[in-house]
Amino acid sequence: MIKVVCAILEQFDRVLVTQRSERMQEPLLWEFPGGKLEPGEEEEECLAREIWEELSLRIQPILRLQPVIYAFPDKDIELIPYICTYQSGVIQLSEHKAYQWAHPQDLLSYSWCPPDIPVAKDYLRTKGAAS
Ligand SMILES: Nc1nc2c([nH]c(=O)n2[C@@H]2O[C@H](COP(=O)(O)OP(=O)(O)OP(=O)(O)O)[C@@H](O)[C@H]2O)c(=O)[nH]1
Repeated sequence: MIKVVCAILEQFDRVLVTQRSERMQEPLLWEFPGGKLEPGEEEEECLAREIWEELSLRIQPILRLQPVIYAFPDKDIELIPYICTYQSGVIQLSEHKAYQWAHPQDLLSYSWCPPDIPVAKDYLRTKGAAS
């Protein structure tokens, strides 16, 4: 099982979503940015590292949501989402093709990596319950 940590980064009532590039696995699908947990690494530490490497942003993980287990044809992943807040930096894409600051009401209309669909739904439920 590959553990992947992803950031649901909130700013100004929007959420950052990123599109995987042609060269990545699951090309051109949308995801919450993040990456694989390295041996000995804490989840929050992994997330901060990945978001810095991929986007040049500093973020603060604030709430862990329900992980999602998904079986791709060639691998099983556990996708572990964290709601995060923005700290500093200007987005520079080093791996992704594109990014958007999505309105929550538009989140379910993206062409997501499959495991991200239940993550997006759980996020919307969590926010609905909080307001
Ligand atoms: N980062 C990220 N990966 C996801 C998400 N959803 C999802 O299915 N994945 C899958 O999880 C795996 C994570 O790989 P990655 O390429 O993003 O991670 P990484 O940067 O650490 O990988 P690498 O160092 O091997 O290139 C990919 O197969 C990716 O398609 C998501 O929301 N965020």
